[in-house]
Amino acid sequence: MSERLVIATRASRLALWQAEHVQVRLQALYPNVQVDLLKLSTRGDEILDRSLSKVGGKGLFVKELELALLDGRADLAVHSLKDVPVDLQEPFELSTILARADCRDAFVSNRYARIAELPAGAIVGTSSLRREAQLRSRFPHLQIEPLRGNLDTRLSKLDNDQYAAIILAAAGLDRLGLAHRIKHHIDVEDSLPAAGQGALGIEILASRMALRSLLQPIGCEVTTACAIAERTVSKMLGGSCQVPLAAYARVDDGVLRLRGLVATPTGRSIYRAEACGGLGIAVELGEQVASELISQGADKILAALSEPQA
Ligand SMILES: NCc1[nH]cc(CCC(=O)O)c1CC(=O)O
Repeated sequence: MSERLVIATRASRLALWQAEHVQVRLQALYPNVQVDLLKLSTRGDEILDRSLSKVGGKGLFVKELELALLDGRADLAVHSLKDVPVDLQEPFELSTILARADCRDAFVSNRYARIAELPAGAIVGTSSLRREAQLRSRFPHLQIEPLRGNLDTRLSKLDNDQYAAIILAAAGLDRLGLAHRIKHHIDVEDSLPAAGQGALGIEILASRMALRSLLQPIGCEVTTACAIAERTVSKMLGGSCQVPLAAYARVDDGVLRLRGLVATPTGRSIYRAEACGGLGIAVELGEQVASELISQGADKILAALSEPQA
């Protein structure tokens, strides 16, 4: 076994928390291995002020870390699973998925206790088309405005009174000790989460078989099955953060229940599908949900969104 493992991570507060979490887990499991962090700044972090969907999407957060894996500066990269592209491929591999934390979206406001209390015209900040479409559909009287930046930046924009409320992933707030900012957790019926939301994923070079086995004990079988089902939906629908697409699975009494959703950004059309089955058929359940969404017309929504914009 190697004496030292290096974890590549983005330098944001959330990314560091996540990398340190994996560091602690590995250190506890392998006290004789030295586990270090390599902090990198990614293109995604440098251009947070512009709309990410216009500059190249989620891959931006991952690429810089992959370079470190390729040239041997790092052994593993820790990501928020939801930021890991579904088309990840050789020489890279998503080797390990850790147990999921809270997967819901959170309602954050200084003035309102519930999303249902917001008055007509209230400005709600989110840059996720998935959240925007679902909010517009459920609460058509609200005004949805873009909100970018890391978690601290987004909260300070709320505190500056630029928004009546903002919507963020609960897991990120929990990890940064900001759970007290959450006024309530939005029910998954009102805002179906993004594929992988709330889970951490570890990326390695696919050739590192010994490393994969070393990481295996910190993975979670149930979350892995859910994530595979969710990511299959995104993959089949060509998902990225440019499309209003949600996929959420949970396991109860050994049965995996997967729900998927595709919407127009206005929220006027929303297609939903779901499927249930054993953990061993996660891919098939994902394919089933994606096919059902396509047969309802989801592919037309997605094709219209991917046309070049003037
Ligand atoms: N989109 C960026 C991002 N990637 C992961 C999280 C939070 C943690 C998670 O969902 O695992 C966030 C913040 C957010 O969406 O509010």
